[in-house]
Amino acid sequence: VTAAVIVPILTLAFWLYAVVSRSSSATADDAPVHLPGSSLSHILPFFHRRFDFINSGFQLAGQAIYQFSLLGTPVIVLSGEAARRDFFQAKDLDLNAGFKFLSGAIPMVPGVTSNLETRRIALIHKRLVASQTSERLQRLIPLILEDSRRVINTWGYSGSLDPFQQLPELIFQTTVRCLAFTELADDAAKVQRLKELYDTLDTATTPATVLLPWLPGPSAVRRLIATKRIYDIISKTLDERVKNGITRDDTPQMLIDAGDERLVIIGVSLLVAGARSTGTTASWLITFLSGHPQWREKAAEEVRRLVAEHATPPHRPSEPRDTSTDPTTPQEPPLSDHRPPPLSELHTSLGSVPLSAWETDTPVLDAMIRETLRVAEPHVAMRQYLPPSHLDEKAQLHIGGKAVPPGAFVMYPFSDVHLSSEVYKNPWCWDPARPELNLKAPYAYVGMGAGSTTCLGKRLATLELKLITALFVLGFGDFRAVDKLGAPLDELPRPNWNDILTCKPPAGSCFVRFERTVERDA
Ligand code: HEM
Repeated sequence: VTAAVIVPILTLAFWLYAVVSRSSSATADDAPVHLPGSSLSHILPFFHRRFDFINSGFQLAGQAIYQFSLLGTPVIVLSGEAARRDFFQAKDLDLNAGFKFLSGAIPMVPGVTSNLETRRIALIHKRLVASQTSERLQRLIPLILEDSRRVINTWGYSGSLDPFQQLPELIFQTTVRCLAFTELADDAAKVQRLKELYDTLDTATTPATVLLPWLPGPSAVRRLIATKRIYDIISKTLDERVKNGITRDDTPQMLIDAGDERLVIIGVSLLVAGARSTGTTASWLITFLSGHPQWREKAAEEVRRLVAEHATPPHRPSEPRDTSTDPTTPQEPPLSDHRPPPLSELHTSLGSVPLSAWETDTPVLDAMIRETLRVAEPHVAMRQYLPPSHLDEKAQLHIGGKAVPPGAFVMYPFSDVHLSSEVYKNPWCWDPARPELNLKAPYAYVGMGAGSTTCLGKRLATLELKLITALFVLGFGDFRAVDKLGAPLDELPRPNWNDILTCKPPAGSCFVRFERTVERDA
C-alpha cells in the first residue's frame, strides 16, 4: 500500500519538477520563443481546450512560432505559410512518435502496441492501401449501402436524430464492415459493444494517461480494460475463423493470407480507431446539409443524375425511352420530379452506380466534403524530429526560420490555415461554392493531409461519406436542423475545435428532424 501511494507521489513530484524547470539552456537567436508560464495549470488546457490553448499561446508569445515544455521536452507550435510549407516538406519528422506522445488516443497494450515498431506500422499501412483497390472498393459499395439501410431503418419513418451520436454509430458499422471481420460486422450487438469500448478509450484519455501512461490511475485502468476487451473480441473472432478454416472476403483475411496473422489483432484495432474521423465528418456534413436546403437539393440533383447516367436498369429513373414510334407516349418528367424509390430499391440503384462514377463524377459531393473538412476537422498534426543517428549531433531542422532540436515535438494546427481569415473569407461559414477552395497557395487546404503524409484511408472514407449522403438526400424528403423541442434552428452550431476527437457542439444543441420520402422497408 505504501509503495502504491509513494510511487505515484514521487512520480508526480518529479514530473512537476521537470515541467517547472523546463530547459533553461542558452536560447539561440533562432530558437522559438518560450511560452511564458510552464506550470501544470498553464499546460493542462493543452489536453482539454487545445484550440484555445494554441491560440492563446500565439497571443502570449506574440510570434508565429513558439515553444512550451512537456515533461522537459520541447514542443514547438507552428503557424504561417512558410512554417506550414517547411513542416509538410520536412524529412525526419515522425508522425507515429508524435502522435503516440501527444495524443494517446490509440489503444495501447503493454508489449503489444506500446512498442509498435515503424516496420510493423508500415506493414499495416501497406495492407490498408491494398484493401482499397478499385476492385475491392467496388465490392464494398453494396455492402456499405446495405449496412446503412439496415441502420437507417431502425430510426423509423420520421423523427429526430442526434447527428453526433447516430451518424458515428452508422459509420462505425460500415467501418467494421470495410476494415474488420465480416463475422463481427454481421453481429449488431458485437458492433455496438465495440463502439462502446472505443468510446471508453476516448473518454478515458486524460493528461495523466498521455503523459504518465504507466501510472495506474482510474482512467488508465479503464483504458486498459477497454483495450483488453477490444483485443479479446478481435482475437476470439480470429481464432474461430482460423480454427474452422473459414475464408472471407475482408481485410483481416488479406492479412491472414499474406502470412501476417500476428498483425491482424493490432492492425484491425488500429484501423477501426483511425476511422473515427469519418464519423465526425459524416455528423457535420449531414448537420450542414440540414441547415442549407439549397445544398441538400444540389446534392440530390447530382445523385439523381448519377443514377440516371450510370446505374444499371431497371432502377434507372430517367432511362430514355424510345418514343419515336408512339407520339402519345407521355414524356419522362424532368429528373427533379422523380420520386425516389423505397430505401430498399434506392440502395440497390445506388449500389449499381460504378465506383469510377462515385469517384470522378460528383463535383458537388466532393466540394461539400472538402468544405466540411476545412471547417470541422480539429486536427493538429504532430511529429517528433528524429534525425538519423549518423547526422551531426548539432544538425538542426529549421521550420519557418526557427530551429528544431533533435527529439523535439512539432505541431501544426490545421486551424492556422483552414480558419484563417486571410486565406478564407468568413472562415466559419460553410460554403462549398467558395472560390478559395481552388486556391493554389502552398498547402492552403490540408484536410486529408499533405506532403509526405496523406491519409491512407482517403478513398474508403470519401466513398462511405458519399454513399451515406446519397441515401440521406434521396431517402429523406426533408431533413432540417432543429433544437431539442423540434423547433427549427435559426443558426447551426459552430464546430467545437476544442473537442479534438469529435468537434461536437454542446450536447442537445442540435438535432436533425427527418421524414422518409418512402415507405419503411421490411
Ligand atoms: C473523413 C475521414 C478521414 C479524415 C478527415 C482523415 C484525415 C487524415 C489526415 C489529415 C491525415 C494526416 C495526419 C497528419 O498529417 O498529422 C491522415 C493520415 C492517416 N489516415 Fe486518415 N482520415 C480519415 C479517414 C481515415 C480512414 C477511414 C483510415 C483507415 C483506417 C485512415 C487512415 C489513416 C492513416 C493510416 C494515416 C497515416 C498515414 C501515414 O502515416 O503516412 N484515415 N488522415
